[in-house]
Amino acid sequence: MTRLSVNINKIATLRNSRGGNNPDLIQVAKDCERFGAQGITVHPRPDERHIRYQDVFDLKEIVTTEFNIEGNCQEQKFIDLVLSNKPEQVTLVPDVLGQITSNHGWDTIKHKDYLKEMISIFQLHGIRVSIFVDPDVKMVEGAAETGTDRIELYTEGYASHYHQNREQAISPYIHAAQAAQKLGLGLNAGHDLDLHNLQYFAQNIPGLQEVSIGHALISDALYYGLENTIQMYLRQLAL
Ligand SMILES: CC(=O)[C@@H](O)[C@H](O)COP(=O)(O)O
Ligand SMILES: NCC(=O)COP(=O)(O)O
Repeated sequence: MTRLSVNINKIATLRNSRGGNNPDLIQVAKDCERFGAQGITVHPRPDERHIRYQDVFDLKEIVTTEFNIEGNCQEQKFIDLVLSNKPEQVTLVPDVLGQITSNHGWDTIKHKDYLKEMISIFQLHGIRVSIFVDPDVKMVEGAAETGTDRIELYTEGYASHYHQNREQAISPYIHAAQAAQKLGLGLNAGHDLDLHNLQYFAQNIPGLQEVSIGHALISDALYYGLENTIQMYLRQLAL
């Protein structure tokens, strides 16, 4: 079964646009879980343009499913935030400062020693580690050498080519997932997954344990409501 973790960054974006507490991020996280989400994902960025560091502390108090914190471990503030909150999972993403959104995975060969060191810090504190990688078998093989528990496949390439040719779009992801399985790595995926492309992805990727979805899901909720939307995404994963 593939689990759905709802990324609530965009709720924080909306809240921050007026400086108050509407929508209430904490209530939304509780409601996502009540409506069936099997995890809550946040990706705090150094400029705190959506998730603030304090949000992570507040969420840690109330999340009862899997709490997944994504971000860049090159920031000491991020490492401290994760170690103070001890989520079930940390996902390491190689963002650069000022990036609009995540747009690439780790070069697991070039950064092997650095990743090994970072991963062991989090694992020593009992936190499962996932690292964000492009669907490239070489990068998956490199990931296996870092000691990470899981990888998260960066799915933007799949999502953007899905409507042109879905067989072709998914092909590198199948190879990457097969390599991960062979090497004993757990498998997550995310970025730009939506109601159109999710089912085909989940049905064709072997060993897919979790997807984290934010932008499209929160956008769909404007039309369908949050409860219906989460149920719709869960159905795509169950079909
Ligand atoms: C790693 C990943 O793909 C997501 O966490 C994505 O980066 C969401 O971040 P933003 O909401 O800042 O775009
Ligand atoms: N890890 C991916 C994620 O959390 C959400 O990405 P998106 O659905 O906002 O593109």
